[in-house]
Amino acid sequence: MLLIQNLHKTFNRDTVNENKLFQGLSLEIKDGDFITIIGSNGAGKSTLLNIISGCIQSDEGSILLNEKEISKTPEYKISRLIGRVFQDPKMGTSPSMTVLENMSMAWNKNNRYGFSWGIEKNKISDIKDSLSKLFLGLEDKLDVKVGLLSGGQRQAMALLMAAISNPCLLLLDEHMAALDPKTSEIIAGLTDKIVKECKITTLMVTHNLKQAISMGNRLIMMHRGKIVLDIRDKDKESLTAEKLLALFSQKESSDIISDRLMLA
Ligand SMILES: Nc1ncnc2c1ncn2[C@@H]1O[C@H](COP(=O)(O)OP(=O)(O)OP(=O)(O)O)[C@@H](O)[C@H]1O
Repeated sequence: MLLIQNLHKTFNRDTVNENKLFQGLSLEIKDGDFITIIGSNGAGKSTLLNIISGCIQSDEGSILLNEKEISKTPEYKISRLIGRVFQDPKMGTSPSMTVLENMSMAWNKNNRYGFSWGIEKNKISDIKDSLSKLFLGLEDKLDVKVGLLSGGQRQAMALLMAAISNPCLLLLDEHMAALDPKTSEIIAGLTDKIVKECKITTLMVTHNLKQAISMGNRLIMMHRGKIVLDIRDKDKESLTAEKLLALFSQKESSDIISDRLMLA
């Protein structure tokens, strides 16, 4: 379970650019929750993921991951517990390494390195098996350098690599935004499949209203550092774009819906 309590974050404190983004944000996430996060530009969606993953430190507040306080834990240690996929397909994989080398690296993520081979022969068939479930033919491209793959293939690999070490939490930060609509749909399907099969608690930031509604069991809307809507389970199942837009329009601010969200 992830428990965020009383989170505070101010950027550029005591300057003309001071931005009091989070002023007491709290959020409780149950094991197995798959939460889609939407919101206005600058609402704090990426910053929230950056704080959870230890990439940015909060000023105040606590973050408990499986009852362990992680708000002051360095990013490299948190990365053992958390998988993350970014918008840019180039960020989750190493271009100069082959498909097999990338997968082996992800597989060995939390293992200690000794003098044994980085790629264990008996792991190759497991790696082929997991790649074949992507239905992108990557299991036949084990020796191809990842830099030669398409953006969609790289993002599918990044997703699989983030999930393969069995993390407590998966953070997806607009991981389909840089893909064309057809590839985005393929990656959305793979995301659903991987999250369900591996039963990973997941937070997914998106500007795509349709995907935010159709994916996951809970939808959160953020605006100016606050959670302004939190729709879950049965209510989420019966949610439609029209209902969501009607809920938005009841909120006080017209800039709550970003153009990207409307257009997606
Ligand atoms: N490292 C930083 N230094 C200063 N300001 C920052 C930093 N990171 C984020 N911000 C500011 O915090 C606010 C929230 O940014 P964030 O990227 O979290 O928003 P977002 O909801 O992900 O927006 P978008 O949907 O537009 O990507 C913005 O005003 C941004 O400029």
